[in-house]
Amino acid sequence: MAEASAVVLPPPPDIVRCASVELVVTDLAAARRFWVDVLGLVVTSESDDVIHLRTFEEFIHHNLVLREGPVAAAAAISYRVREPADLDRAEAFFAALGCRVERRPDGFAEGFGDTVRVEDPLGFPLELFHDAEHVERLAWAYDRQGTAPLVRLDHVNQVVPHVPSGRTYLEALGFRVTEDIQDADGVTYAAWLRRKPTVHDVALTGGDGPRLHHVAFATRESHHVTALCDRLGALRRSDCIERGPGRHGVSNAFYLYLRDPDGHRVEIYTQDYWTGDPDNPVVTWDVHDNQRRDWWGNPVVPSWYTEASPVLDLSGSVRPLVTRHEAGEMDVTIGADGFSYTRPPGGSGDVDGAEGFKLGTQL
Ligand SMILES: O=S(=O)(O)c1ccc(O)c(O)c1
Ligand SMILES: [Fe+2]
Repeated sequence: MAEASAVVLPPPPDIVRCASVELVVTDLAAARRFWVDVLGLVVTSESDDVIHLRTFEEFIHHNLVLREGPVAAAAAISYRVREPADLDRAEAFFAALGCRVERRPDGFAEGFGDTVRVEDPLGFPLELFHDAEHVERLAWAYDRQGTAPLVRLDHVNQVVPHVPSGRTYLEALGFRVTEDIQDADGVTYAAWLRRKPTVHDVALTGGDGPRLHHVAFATRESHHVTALCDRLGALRRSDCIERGPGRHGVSNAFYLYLRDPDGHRVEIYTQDYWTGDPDNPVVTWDVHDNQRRDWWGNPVVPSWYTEASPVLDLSGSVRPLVTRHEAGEMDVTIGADGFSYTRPPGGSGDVDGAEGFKLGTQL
């Protein structure tokens, strides 16, 4: 497969937004209880082995496909393109990169039309579509919206061994970086890239990959996030909370991470910021900045760095992982990720007086 920076590429498809994710789950009924009964996603259609779900502001057929299968994995990460001709552009673009490409005029999933699926240069099952069945938009259906209405799919986060080459490929595909995490030696640990005018449609997290780290759904208000935590407690499901609630440094969003019955990670996310101006400044965080991933207080638990969902190739087989060779963030993070700076007893109390940092294993 060719490097995006090494070939003269035809024009990329015009990607509008990240629109849907297809997850394979090993117990569809258990998954339905989590994604529908607990999180409140709307069922557009369902059968014995597949459920198509959407968020409340969505008007196309689905934002999430749950398909029952033997191995929990991500089967497709779907982006909507601006016009049907963008599918031709997609075929040519990814063929020029030497990627495996398949096109189905009737779509791979119910409710979507002509669709291109690609094993992209990062090893992810990328889906591009334009035509989609319109369904009822429930943005005003406040009588149906529960504790924390999930109103749209916001982004996906992908684990990749080498973030800079992932960034190069995605920039060739028309994405733009909004934030990243680096160290003084120029190692990039993570990057956030957008098509829609918010912080990201896709993030790249350095690690063994390809793996899907999470899919994020937006709710309207930060109080919806804490109300969901209260609901999980009442349902005796608080054990599905992995990280948060808290305020991110990167993106400035309020967040909560949950794990579904198969371990697929979902982020509930709200209130990031506008990035649509052409001169939107990139925000770069130092990997040793304790407030980069949590602005005020929650540690990043080790599982958040180490665990993620495998992805499938276009034949439905699990992609083997490529090992990351650069430093891992959990290994180099001096501070305890969001804990306050350790200040000397009786010291002046300012950050400059801080003596060292708490290690991630210290409370
Ligand atoms: O943990 S980070 O603040 O880096 C972060 C920022 C935005 C996200 O969507 C995310 O998953 C994680
Ligand atoms: Fe996220």
